[in-house]
Amino acid sequence: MLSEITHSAGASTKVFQYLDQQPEVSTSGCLCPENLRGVFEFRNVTFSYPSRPETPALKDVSFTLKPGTVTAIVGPSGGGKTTCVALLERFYEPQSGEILLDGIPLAKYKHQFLHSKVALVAQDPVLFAGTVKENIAYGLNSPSEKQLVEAARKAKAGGFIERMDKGYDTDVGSSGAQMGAGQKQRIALARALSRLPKLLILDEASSCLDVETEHEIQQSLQSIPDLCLLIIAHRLRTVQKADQILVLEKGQLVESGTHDDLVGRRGVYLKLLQNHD
Ligand SMILES: Nc1ncnc2c1ncn2[C@@H]1O[C@H](COP(=O)(O)OP(=O)(O)OP(=O)(O)O)[C@@H](O)[C@H]1O
Repeated sequence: MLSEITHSAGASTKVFQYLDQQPEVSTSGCLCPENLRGVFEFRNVTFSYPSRPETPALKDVSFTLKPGTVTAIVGPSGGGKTTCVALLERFYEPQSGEILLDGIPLAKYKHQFLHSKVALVAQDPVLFAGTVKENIAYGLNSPSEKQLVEAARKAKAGGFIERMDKGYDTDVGSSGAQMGAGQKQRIALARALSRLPKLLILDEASSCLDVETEHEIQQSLQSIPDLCLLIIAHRLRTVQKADQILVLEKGQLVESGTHDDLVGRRGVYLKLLQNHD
């Protein structure tokens, strides 16, 4: 009994320490513009994680993500791909350089506003116990049925959802246990799209899908007007048609261009391709 009390006291101290933590980034930004073009830019960004201040995870990285285009970030493990996402999501602030949205630093935008404009579909997305509809609508303020169905169709999830007996009211099970991995990914994609983001980041999001579905989803996403698509690619098959491919190695942007440009350069990208085969 005594040990349980001590254990609980220890746990509650941790909870309060957690609640007392100051966020690592400033959340005082207040911009919520009605019209956003949706141009994201890394300008000479250098960043080290707080636990490794001497080792930059990104060094002087610059690139632009334009609306209506597809960018893929590739590179060897530890190159800095995931770090770019963490900075775009404002989990951290760069030590030098800037990340801009329509020419204005991300920090100037209201946190919630920015989070509604930047959507991430992780490699192994999480579903919550509840219905398909609740999972797609998660975090939205009274979305319409039409909005959810449209997002599901764009994510190529409409077909399998509508074929299930209870359709959008189907229970996904605890952590989505009743759904296949590919179905979970498409529901997570629908959830991301239902927020009408300007930037959609796919962290290898199509890895559980067959080639045909993957292709259909890419086409569907590319048909969304002005959506900026960023693919964090651990495999290279899906990136060859991207408008630009950024190659990150040891935190530096060592090459960028189209697939053909980079193959012609016979550098890091070509080596990655050859090792991939
Ligand atoms: N939370 C963290 N704390 C400290 N260092 C980290 C953290 N996350 C990543 N790093 C380091 O930052 C560098 C870049 O890592 P990052 O995860 O961005 O690479 P990546 O290209 O996404 O790799 P992978 O393809 O393996 O996912 C690596 O040296 C990594 O060890």
